[in-house]
Amino acid sequence: MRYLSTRGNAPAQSFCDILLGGLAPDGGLYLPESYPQITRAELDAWRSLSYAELAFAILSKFVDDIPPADLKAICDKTYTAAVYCNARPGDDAAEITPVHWLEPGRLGLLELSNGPTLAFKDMAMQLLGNLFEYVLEKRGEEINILGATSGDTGSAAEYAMRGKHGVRVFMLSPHGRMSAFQRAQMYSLQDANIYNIAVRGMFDEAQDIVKAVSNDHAFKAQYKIGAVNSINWGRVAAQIVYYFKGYFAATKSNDEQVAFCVPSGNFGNICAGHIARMMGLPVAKLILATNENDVLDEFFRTGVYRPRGTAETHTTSSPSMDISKASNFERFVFDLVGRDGAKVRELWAKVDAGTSFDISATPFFAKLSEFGFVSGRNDHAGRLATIRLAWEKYRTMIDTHTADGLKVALEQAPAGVPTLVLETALPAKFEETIREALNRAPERPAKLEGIEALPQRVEVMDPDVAAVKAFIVAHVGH
Ligand SMILES: Cc1ncc(COP(=O)(O)O)c(C=O)c1O
Ligand SMILES: N[C@@H](CCOP(=O)(O)O)C(=O)O
Repeated sequence: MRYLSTRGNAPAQSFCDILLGGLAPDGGLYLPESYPQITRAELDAWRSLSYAELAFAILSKFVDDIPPADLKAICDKTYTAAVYCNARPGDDAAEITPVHWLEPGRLGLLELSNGPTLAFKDMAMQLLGNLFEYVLEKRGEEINILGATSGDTGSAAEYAMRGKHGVRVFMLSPHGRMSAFQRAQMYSLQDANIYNIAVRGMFDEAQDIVKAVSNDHAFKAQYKIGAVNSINWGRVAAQIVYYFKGYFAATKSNDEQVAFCVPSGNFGNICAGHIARMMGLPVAKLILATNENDVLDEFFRTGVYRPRGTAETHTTSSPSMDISKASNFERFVFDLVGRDGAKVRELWAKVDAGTSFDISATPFFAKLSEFGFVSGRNDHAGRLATIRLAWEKYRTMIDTHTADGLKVALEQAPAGVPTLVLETALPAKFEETIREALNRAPERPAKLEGIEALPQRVEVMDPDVAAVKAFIVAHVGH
């Protein structure tokens, strides 16, 4: 399997090369040259697989430069009930991503947040940590990961990479904008290979710095800069697996359809759902939910993509979705425009110049419906109301991001089709808002009790590419 850049101006590469490289050299994102098509016989055979077996079956379609026995060993080591151990009482932890039904057979939560950092990022990041370790050891190389987080990617990456040989993590986070728990999860890590940098700005500025550093090809090569954000194809590939697993859990036969509702910000999670659907998974609808930062909802309603600057980006109670420029959206648009790299370059010249594009008067807008997306948004009042509804009606405590998903799912779920809301974090990460909604604290795993009181280690700086490069140089040496 070879991988192409969405901007059409980079050489095709193999899986392991793009795993270490992240962003394509022309500034685009990598995608497989075509999506593998799943036969009905494969779908039937996959229904009874464990999570690790299913991950191996699906990833084998995308990875042909790791020997199958090694890839299988990596999947088996990653997807264990010991690692994903935070399922709700009564839900089957052995399933890794069990479905928690709110209305049996009709509306459920796909539990993706039972890993070590209590967010869906652990599903892919634990695999990435093991893949990095494997590939770096084979090649005798090292990697310096530069990432950006709005709250969850950072801790998931740091937990997955801490102590790993040949790996350093430099993680940029928006200063003062994450929950106290999220800050503590990252900044309390004292491992020598983990560096936290809080930038005075929003996630989008941190993400722009990651891209700017990656686009400095000489610096990237000299300092072996890699990516763990969902700009890295490995993240998206690993996220495809749980759409299949959720589908099998919600249906009895492969003649049925399922709708997925995905709380969205950087478009990485729902991009994996889009690819699962392109591979042939019977997906009735992909329901995209945003918070007050509703750039993506606006696009799916109007055809206008208008990324917003810091002044227009709200700090909300679903802070991990405080994103106004969605990296992975470029992957979807590449498919929407018929995989035409020149067209993507034309559209992203506008995005990169800080303006917008409008496809409403083009044939692409009509084509949008072929991809099965619908969308909606939520705000703080709606979030509190939905957390209360889930608690009072279903006796289920949900986090603020999942609440955005549930609110939109209740509005948009297609009739007669089971709908799964992707549970992207656990309520323990957002205690302040849970208390506001329910006047009670969420439970948290015993080993995360009192985490906010631990000593913290973080460097605060302005969102400045040169300053971040200087920090990396100072800590890596030559
Ligand atoms: C808890 C949570 N929900 C939803 C999202 C949005 O996911 P994506 O950025 O893949 O759209 C994020 C961050 O990415 C998150 O951390
Ligand atoms: N919501 C994320 C930010 C987006 O990160 P990505 O790695 O999924 O692109 C976060 O919580 O950090």
